[in-house]
Amino acid sequence: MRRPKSRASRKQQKNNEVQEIDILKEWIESQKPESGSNPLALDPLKSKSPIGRIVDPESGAVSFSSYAGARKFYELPISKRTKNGLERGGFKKMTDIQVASLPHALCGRDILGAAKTGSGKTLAFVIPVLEKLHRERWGPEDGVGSIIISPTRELAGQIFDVLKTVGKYHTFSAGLLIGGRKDVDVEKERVNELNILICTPGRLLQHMDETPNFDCSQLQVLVLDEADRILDIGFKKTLNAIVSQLPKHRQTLLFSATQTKSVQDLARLSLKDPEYISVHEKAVTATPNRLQQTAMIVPLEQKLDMLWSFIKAHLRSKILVFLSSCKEVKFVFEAFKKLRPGIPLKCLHGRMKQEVRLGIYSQFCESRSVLFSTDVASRGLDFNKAVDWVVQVDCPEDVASYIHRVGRTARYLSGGRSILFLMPSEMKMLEKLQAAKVPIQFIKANTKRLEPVSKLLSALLVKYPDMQQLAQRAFITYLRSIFIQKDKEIFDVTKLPIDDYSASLGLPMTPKVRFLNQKKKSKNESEKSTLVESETLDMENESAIAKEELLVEDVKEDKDFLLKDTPDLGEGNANETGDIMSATRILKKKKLKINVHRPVGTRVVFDEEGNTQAPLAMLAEKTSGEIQLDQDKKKEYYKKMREELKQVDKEDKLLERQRLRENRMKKKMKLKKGQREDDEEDDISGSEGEADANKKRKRSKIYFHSDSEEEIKADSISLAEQEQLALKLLNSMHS
Ligand SMILES: Nc1ncnc2c1ncn2[C@@H]1O[C@H](COP(=O)(O)OP(=O)(O)OP(=O)(O)O)[C@@H](O)[C@H]1O
Repeated sequence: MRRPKSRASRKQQKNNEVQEIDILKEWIESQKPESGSNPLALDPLKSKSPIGRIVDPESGAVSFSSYAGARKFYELPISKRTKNGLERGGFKKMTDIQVASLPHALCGRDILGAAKTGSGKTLAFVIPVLEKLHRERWGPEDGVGSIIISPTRELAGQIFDVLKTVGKYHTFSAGLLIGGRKDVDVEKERVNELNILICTPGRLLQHMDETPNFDCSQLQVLVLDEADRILDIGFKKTLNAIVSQLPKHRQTLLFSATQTKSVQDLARLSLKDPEYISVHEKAVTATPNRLQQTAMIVPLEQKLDMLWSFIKAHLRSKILVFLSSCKEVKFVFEAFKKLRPGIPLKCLHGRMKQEVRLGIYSQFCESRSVLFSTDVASRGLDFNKAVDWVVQVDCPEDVASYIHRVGRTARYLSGGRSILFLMPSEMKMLEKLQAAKVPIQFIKANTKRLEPVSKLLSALLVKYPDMQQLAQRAFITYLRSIFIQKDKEIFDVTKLPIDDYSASLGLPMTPKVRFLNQKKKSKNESEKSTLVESETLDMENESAIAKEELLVEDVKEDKDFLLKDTPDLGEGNANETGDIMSATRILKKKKLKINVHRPVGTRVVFDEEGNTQAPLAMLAEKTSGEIQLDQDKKKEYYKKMREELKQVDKEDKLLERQRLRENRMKKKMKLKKGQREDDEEDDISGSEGEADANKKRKRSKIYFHSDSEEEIKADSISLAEQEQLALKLLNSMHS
């Protein structure tokens, strides 16, 4: 058992620490690397040269060792606590990105760091975070000192683990704030006591919005891991809202394997003269050297056969398989599981519960198995024991996405292999990869060793009716994922052999897909007319909406795309119900789309060519490529709009009043005419008493509506009064 430290020894420790911090500050300041320099290009320190504070024994002069050329962690101006943590994690020598970025980051500069996957970027930001707070002597009462944002929960969890290892001997409190966990209320109670937050963007914003007294005003360091992903359109609004609540005076560190240099993005984050550190910019390849990459042509209808054969041929490997949608992952996982390939199977996608996701992730880290996944596992994840194979069954959306997917293997010093299935229509992707310095070898598939699974799948679908639905959904969502891709050079849904594809999933009939039919229809029409351009615009619009939906809902309502005659393979008269249901879904979808396009109260402005524009776009001025909006012009525009609206409102009200008056007059005239006839009738037939009763009955049905919508019963006023009222109304109409 460790003996509790005495007060004196605690005091001594504190003094030592204060002394250490003073030395570190002096060291950092005196040996700052030149801004814009690349420490990787400097010669390493000589092996026996003194490190840190050096006192000349003769003159007593004090100097410090240069840390810009450091190759080992102990040569850096970092605290003993961090050094101990690094040692505990087994980290001694720095990787290239660490050598290049740590000297700049330690002296407080903003960093824009790019390095290949698996090259150690996590430590490149975790160390500066710990050191900054240590030097500032950050304590529990100081609140949030650093925020590290990651695009996925699993990655956030992984960063948290690294922080726990390296920061083990520090006293900071750190918290993992990720969505999907139920304990948000517990988090709310504790979040204000945390010094380092590791979070996903959504959960951070939730705390900013909902947690009382949540305070980031003292923030020292902001980190964006997988920065290009966090800065892209999917997180744009969330990130902007987060950044607007952070102090501008802070250090910002951005890291990714595929980095952004977009000035607009950097402006959003208010980076101050960032250091651009791209250690592998001049490298011959964009991917790790130990990664062997291959691609081969696999027609859509053979993809599952090929995947099945591949798995059967690699039963002793750890394989990560990428598919494009949750529903595909679900179907392939469930179907292959039932077919028992002889290796454990797992699946991971964004629609799984958080606890399950984390469980699967750690199981896959530990054991030999096949993990079917969407792109949720494509970035940043460092599976403990090396992944042997990354198989991309569905083509990635772009080169960056490819690089991140294959980056799950061949990490740090280990090797790895990857294979990409490309359909004949996707061959352009190969060119793009080669142009982006991805050394990918094209191989021919050995079809002799292909083990077809389609027949097995058909039998499976008959045996398990639930699987039919899964297969249909997988079918629809795959087509939809192709449909919404931006790069139409590679992804062309019309070129897909959809009947063969449907059969390859074991489906007895091809489900009809609304968006495909629409596209065909509009194509035919466009052939007749020359309105090709407007059709393309429509398609882009559709695809943008579909993508938005896919991002938000993760293909939640694929059923909406099933047409009325979707084959229903269930029992009994389910077909009939299915028909009705899908019809209502189509209607619902149409309605929803109106809302998706145009939230209530938005105004659509068209330019001279009839294209829609943002309402203020016409006011903007374009100077040297940047769009600028004059604030005065904007105010004036809004004022004018308000006045216009008021005027239109007035006119509308006037018109409505007139319409009501006219209606009333018509009714009155009718009434008058009716009464005259009544009187005549009365004169001709019946007794006096009967005539009176009749009059009363008829009159009691009549209601007048005043402008103020009050109701006046007709039989409460006399005929003479009614006539007088009618006259008055007539006069007022003409006046
Ligand atoms: N200096 C080091 N010495 C030894 N191992 C290291 C060092 N730095 C990082 N590693 C190990 O290398 C692996 C990859 O590191 P990390 O996850 O930080 O890579 P990354 O560059 O962030 O990858 P990605 O781009 O995929 O997110 C991890 O297992 C990590 O523990």
